[in-house]
Amino acid sequence: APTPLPALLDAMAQRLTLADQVARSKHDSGKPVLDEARERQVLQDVAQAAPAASVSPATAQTFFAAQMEANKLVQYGLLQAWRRNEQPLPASTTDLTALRTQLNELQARLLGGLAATGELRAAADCPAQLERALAAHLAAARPDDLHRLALVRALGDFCTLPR
Ligand SMILES: C=C(O[C@@H]1C=C(C(=O)O)C=C[C@H]1O)C(=O)O
Repeated sequence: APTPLPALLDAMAQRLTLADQVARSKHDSGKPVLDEARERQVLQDVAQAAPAASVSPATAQTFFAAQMEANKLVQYGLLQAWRRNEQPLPASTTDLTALRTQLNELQARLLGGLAATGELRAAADCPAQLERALAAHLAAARPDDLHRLALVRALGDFCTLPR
């Protein structure tokens, strides 16, 4: 069977790409990166959706908390680079509500990927399999250093996440 890791890594990376536009919207609005109420809402949503995807609510919450930490890492990094004029602002702006809809739309794919990797995570060679899949993802997607580090943060303690 093909490993479910590439699809999960792609969905995680896509979520982190949306962070660029979220950061741009916060740059323009002056809103803080951290929105605790929104994070609580995301965690409540994923806990509710998890059982239907065969993922335990606690595991879904741990995983999505890591996705949100990684998302903020990208936002803080970009806002700093823009303040220092080290990088140009992205051309287009999308409002935060529309971006949150796009983030929500990735939720099912992420939960599905989490469910599909349940067996793999429990395997003794999980770290080796993850390393191979991550190397292949990075070679194909070529993220910059900030997004690469954020993806590593988003994985967190992936192989020790219970089902
Ligand atoms: C992406 C946002 O920024 C932060 C990251 C979040 C996320 O990754 O879902 C949620 C809330 C914020 O703390 C946002 O405000 O929507």
